[in-house]
Amino acid sequence: MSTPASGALGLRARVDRALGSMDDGTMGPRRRHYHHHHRRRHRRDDGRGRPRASRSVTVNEGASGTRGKNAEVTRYDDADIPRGVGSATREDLTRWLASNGLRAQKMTLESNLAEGRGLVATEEIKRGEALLGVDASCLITVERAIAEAKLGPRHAELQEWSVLATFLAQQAMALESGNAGTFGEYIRALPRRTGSVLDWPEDEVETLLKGSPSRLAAAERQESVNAAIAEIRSSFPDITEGALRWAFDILFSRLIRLDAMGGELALVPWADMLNHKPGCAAFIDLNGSAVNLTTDRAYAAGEQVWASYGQRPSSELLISYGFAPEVGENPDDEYSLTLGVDVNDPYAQAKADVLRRMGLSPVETFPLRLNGYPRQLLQYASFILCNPDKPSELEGLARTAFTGSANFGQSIFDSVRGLAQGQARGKQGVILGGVPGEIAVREMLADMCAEALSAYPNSLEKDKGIAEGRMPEFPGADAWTGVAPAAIRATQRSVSAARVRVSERRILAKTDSEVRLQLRKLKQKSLMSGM
Ligand SMILES: C[S@@+](CC[C@H](N)C(=O)[O-])C[C@H]1O[C@@H](n2cnc3c(N)ncnc32)[C@H](O)[C@@H]1O
Repeated sequence: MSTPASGALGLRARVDRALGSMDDGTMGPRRRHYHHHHRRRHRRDDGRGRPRASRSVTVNEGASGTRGKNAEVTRYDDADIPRGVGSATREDLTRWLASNGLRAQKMTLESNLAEGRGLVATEEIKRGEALLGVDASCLITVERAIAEAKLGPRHAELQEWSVLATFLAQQAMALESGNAGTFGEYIRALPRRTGSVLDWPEDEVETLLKGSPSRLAAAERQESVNAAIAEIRSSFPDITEGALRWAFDILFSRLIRLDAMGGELALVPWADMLNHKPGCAAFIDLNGSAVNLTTDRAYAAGEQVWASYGQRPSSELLISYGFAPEVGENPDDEYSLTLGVDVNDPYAQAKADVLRRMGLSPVETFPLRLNGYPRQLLQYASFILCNPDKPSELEGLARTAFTGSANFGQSIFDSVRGLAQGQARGKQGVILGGVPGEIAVREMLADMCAEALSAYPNSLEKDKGIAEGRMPEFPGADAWTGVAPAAIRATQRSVSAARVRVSERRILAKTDSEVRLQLRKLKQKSLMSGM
């Protein structure tokens, strides 16, 4: 008989650094990737450019009290952003939208909101109403970008995101020479800055996100963008690094995944003025020949109309969009717990091979939420901890853990896919090793929660204090272009990051206490049955 090795001793969580997924940063419904990170290339799937060091800008103004005089305050300088960006007035944009067939709206664009610009109801709007009505001809899709930008055959080397970034950067640079192009007015109306992690000084990614799994996600995002920029510039050397960095920032904060178009990515003028509300269930999608938002609630005149950017935890909102909801406001908050086969396990290689054969990875990430965690996390943990007499038993054990049956006839794919997506409380899989196994995996989980909690440098009280701090709105800043004094941006980053840290720590503490309660019950049960 095989039982899991006791406790979590020696277990080391490792992280799959291979690929950060760009696909996570869109305004469409969230796509979850627990194991495979699929990167769609536009045409061919060949080698990628090497990451390149990003250019850091130093100015003589400390962005926060903790940093020195010459600290970086943003990742790139305003002079690096094409000059025409942000130069369109509200009237310019409105005129351009009308000339592109935007029908009369029940919403107006306002720019003095806490979220910057946003769409506000001008009359009563009912629940279930279809708003926006942006004609499909206004969408900037990959195909459209290729057609408009005349990128030539070299675009075939690029991934979809890079095609769009190249188009945006090229068009933004063309504004200066008066060659605006079809989307010139739209590009002139885009913000210069979004506050997303791509614009964060490197040291702040380290300090503000320390302890949080989002630190790695943020670093990966920056690295993947640096690599993409290097790759684009090897084909299009005239496009500046600053223009491309700005373009990626725009894509991460505004790109919409249109499910009705098979998940196609698009920039949708006007629709991209909607701000996100946690818990909102109104999505932007193509409906016939127009992009609509179907409201999930009624609005009175004067109220801001909200969309959902997908069910995203606050860490993801912070990384892609540069904001984090207040603690407790986001029902989709989660802590991404990463665990994997211990490299010191005598069967480490064999376990990794079995997992790979089943379509899983030797390192997996599972979501912990305030209301629980997937049972598949425990099933996976029981396999990585298992300690059979012979490695030949591992295959059967994995099948049992993930499908509930050691038989090869079992339909493995659905259950394994379910496991990797943290779905459906494991009807099929089992936790290996009976009650001792149930105890061992929970002990491991409790240890991991305690370890994760101790990784945050500040006391919880201190973090709560920062998270509850007043979020500076846009005093002295231009909400239209997103340009704010360095000190305001620094405070926004600091408060938002603290909100993420506190949200994650709440989830870890709740999981920890739940798991300890389960452990007490299980230990009692095993004591009773031993009597
Ligand atoms: C798709 S755009 C929405 C329009 C944007 N406010 C503008 O001025 O252009 C996404 C950006 O809006 C802001 N935003 C959206 N929802 C927000 C929220 N709930 N709180 C704060 N900022 C938000 C963030 O700056 C984000 O990067």
